[in-house]
Amino acid sequence: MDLAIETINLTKHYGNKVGCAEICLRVPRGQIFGFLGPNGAGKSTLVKTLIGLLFPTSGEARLLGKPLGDIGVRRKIGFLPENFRYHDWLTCSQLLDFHASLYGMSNAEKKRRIPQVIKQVGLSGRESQKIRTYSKGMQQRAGLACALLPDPDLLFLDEPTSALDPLGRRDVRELLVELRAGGKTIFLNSHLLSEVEMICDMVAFIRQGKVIRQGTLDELRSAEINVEMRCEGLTEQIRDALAGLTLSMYIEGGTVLATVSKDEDIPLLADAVIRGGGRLYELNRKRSSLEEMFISMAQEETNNDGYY
Ligand SMILES: Nc1ncnc2c1ncn2[C@@H]1O[C@H](COP(=O)(O)OP(=O)(O)OP(=O)(O)O)[C@@H](O)[C@H]1O
Repeated sequence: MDLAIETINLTKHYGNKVGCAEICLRVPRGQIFGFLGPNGAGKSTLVKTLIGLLFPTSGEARLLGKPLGDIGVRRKIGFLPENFRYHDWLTCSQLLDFHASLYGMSNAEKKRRIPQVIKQVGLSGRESQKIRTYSKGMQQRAGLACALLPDPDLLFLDEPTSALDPLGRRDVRELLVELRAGGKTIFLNSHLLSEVEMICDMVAFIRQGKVIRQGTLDELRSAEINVEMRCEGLTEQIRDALAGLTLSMYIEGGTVLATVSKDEDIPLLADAVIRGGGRLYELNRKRSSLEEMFISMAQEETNNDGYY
């Protein structure tokens, strides 16, 4: 498989604190890859390590087939940081000119490319305004234009739509889908799971610095089945039996929300309630949304409140 990103046990420690640990990812070219995880899970650390802002503590990685740090590859990478802040005394055109110089573009290239990216991000007509007069959303669009300048084969976007309104988000989604159609690979960090669900081909979940799942959305969805049961008389013994059958479970009043890995487990749940002397009024099998998967993975093994 032609991979845009491959990491083997990639690890970054900050002193004795873990940023990300033993990350093994395979991102095929031409895909939109969603990298998901709770706050502080290690998403930005991994991206910064891949693009060369941080040095790995151990492990290996290849971008576009070359080891980290390859100058030729760096020219083909675009990056939108999460906490974007640009020189606000410059106009958008001046900002792009500055970034184009950093990419080593000739004047002729700049003249061709700058108007193109301004148009791509929807800032045509506003490019002569100073960044300080831009709304947050417009600043984010300007940041995206900077990332697109080198016509990158691989684009790292850290929360690219966090400052945008729903229309702006739709614009960016359409742009990303267009870029994918042109063969580009997009590595997307985002908390906006419905958005990720709409455009990503594959996703990986990271928690406490480690990747705990990765695959296509369908693979991940079929790996987890959500079951909702309405019951009465849930004794301690029934709860323990259910916990032993499920990947995760939440009980509130008489409602049990359980996640199991295969269809064959569903009748076992019903059986556990009935054999334990409880009453089962309703049982529904539900397809997991990405949001549900995210919550269940973030909660796994935490054993808080009603969670098992
Ligand atoms: N410069 C740093 N020095 C020390 N620890 C850091 C540094 N940057 C990040 N960390 C720690 O590394 C871990 C991963 O942080 P990181 O910023 O990569 O998470 P994240 O998944 O991007 O979070 P968020 O969704 O909040 O942006 C956290 O425990 C964080 O406190």
